[in-house]
Amino acid sequence: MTDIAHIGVVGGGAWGTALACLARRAGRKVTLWSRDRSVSAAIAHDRRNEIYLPGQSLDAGIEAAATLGELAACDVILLVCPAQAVRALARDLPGAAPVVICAKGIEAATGLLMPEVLAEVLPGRAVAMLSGPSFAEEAVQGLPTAVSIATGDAARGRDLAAALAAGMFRPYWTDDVVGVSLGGAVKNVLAIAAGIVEGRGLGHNAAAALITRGFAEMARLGLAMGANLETLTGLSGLGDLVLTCHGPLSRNRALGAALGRGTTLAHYMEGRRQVVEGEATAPAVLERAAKLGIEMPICTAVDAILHRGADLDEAIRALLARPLRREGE
Ligand SMILES: NC(=O)C1=CN([C@@H]2O[C@H](COP(=O)(O)OP(=O)(O)OC[C@H]3O[C@@H](n4cnc5c(N)ncnc54)[C@H](O)[C@@H]3O)[C@@H](O)[C@H]2O)C=CC1
Ligand SMILES: O=C(CO)COP(=O)(O)O
Repeated sequence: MTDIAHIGVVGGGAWGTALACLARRAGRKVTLWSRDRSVSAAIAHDRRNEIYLPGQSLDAGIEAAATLGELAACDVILLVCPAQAVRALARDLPGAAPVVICAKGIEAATGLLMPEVLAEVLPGRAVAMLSGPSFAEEAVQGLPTAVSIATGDAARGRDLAAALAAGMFRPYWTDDVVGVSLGGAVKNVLAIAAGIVEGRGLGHNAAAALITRGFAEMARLGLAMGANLETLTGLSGLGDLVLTCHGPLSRNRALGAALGRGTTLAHYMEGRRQVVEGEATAPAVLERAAKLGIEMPICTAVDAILHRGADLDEAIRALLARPLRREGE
């Protein structure tokens, strides 16, 4: 039995709202903080989040916190904000409860994985990573969803899984923190590429090749960073890659599809409130890979298209013109 009775959720976006609902279904007391107080108030009082989860009715009993300080008594805090906001928010987290990071990305300014950022900001604090194939819209509707929770302490991982599991939501636990953190970050960059394949009308063969060769890039970097292959082929790696590259609900894939149809990045992002993690993470992945001498041609092409003005068709031609090689080399 878990002694995690009270869960704090930091972030009132799509995933924070969905996780708050899932935690309620698991029987926990839930307090949610959002930087936009009208969002947390609507979640708590109207059981709606029309900005981030339009049209969904939410679970009863989620309490809204006006300040982060109100989460001080929580047994666990779920940190569910964009990856680039994790450092600033972590600095203000109250109490000493374990922090479960639910953001998928790499910090652009430092190249650090999310748990590495937490270790800098809150040294000594217990940290876990939650990641996996989990569109918020489906999870909140009660459709079957499985994720990974990674923490160095297996007993804590089991307790966290037990505290969140309910009905259709099934967390697994692992001690491979690097693998779970990296898979979720890299898949967002690859999902942009998958969107480009769709938006450009490159076909199903190309989409399958993209996922397969994209996974090879994720695995090369992950193994060099010390991740386990079974994590990279698991829910948070290959599982989430397949979901995000195919799923029409993906915001990363939607950005890629728009680029593929000729929209510019600036035009696409104008006025958009929802996060598209792969955009900031693409250069950070490459920086990390370069330090380890790892080649990531698809991620490199995505970064060049996003941030270096590369011509999309030229980037696709260059990928296909790379020297032929033995598969698995
Ligand atoms: N939406 C989904 O289906 C899933 C999302 N995730 C991950 O969860 C993280 C959060 O994603 P979503 O909730 O979907 O994003 P979202 O775009 O729906 O909402 C982002 C939330 O973060 C807040 N926010 C943005 N910048 C902030 C800042 N500087 N300080 C404080 N709060 C800030 C926004 O106000 C909003 O409440 C991302 O890393 C995403 O990759 C993970 C699994 C599923
Ligand atoms: O991470 C996700 C599903 O697992 C959500 O993907 P997007 O951020 O691309 O919408």
